[in-house]
Amino acid sequence: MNDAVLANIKASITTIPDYPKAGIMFRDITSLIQNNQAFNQTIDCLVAQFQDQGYTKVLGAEARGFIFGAALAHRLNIGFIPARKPNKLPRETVSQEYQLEYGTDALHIHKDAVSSNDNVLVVDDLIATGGTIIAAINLVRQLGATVTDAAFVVALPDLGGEDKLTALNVKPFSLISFEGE
Ligand SMILES: O=P(O)(O)OC[C@H]1O[C@H](OP(=O)(O)OP(=O)(O)O)[C@H](O)[C@@H]1O
Ligand SMILES: Nc1ncnc2[nH]cnc12
Repeated sequence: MNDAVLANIKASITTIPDYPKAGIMFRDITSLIQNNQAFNQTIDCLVAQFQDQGYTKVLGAEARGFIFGAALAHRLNIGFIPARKPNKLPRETVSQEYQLEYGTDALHIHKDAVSSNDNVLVVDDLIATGGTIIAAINLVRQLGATVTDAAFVVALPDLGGEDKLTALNVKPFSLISFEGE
């Protein structure tokens, strides 16, 4: 992965201080995805990292994880599982509550979304406290499937999420990070 490409991806993300609450530095990926060069580079980097590794499905966390997860699943030629917020999925689900940097929420997946034969790559735009992606990992593991790796565009290491993943035997990978800034 080329440093100039990663710098371009990072520069395409906008930072909004004090959104949605005082004290949060919000890292906004909408400016990345509206920039076709930066979006293509992001997906190309994720494909280079995760192709030919034996994954059978990609899971993306609602909502921003859908954008990167679905594009990556398409390029890896495997299925995509949307992990959705409550009351969105029409069939029987498993669910998991979690805490966010700025509140609480829950994620659901359909019970037939994965099985014990699946090796699932979990994807989100960003890891902060890790609450969202840990909920997604727990959902996949509840259904007997394997999770060894989690992919993000952005990491916020100051919030400790990556260390929590390592403790769960999941290896975090992120393209860029915002640390102490
Ligand atoms: O590591 P964490 O502390 O869990 O934070 C990261 C999560 O927070 C954001 O989602 P948000 O819940 O704001 O929802 P959205 O994707 O619907 O905007 C982001 O897209 C990640 O999913
Ligand atoms: N600081 C942040 N910026 C963007 N999305 C987030 N999700 C959790 N924390 C966030």
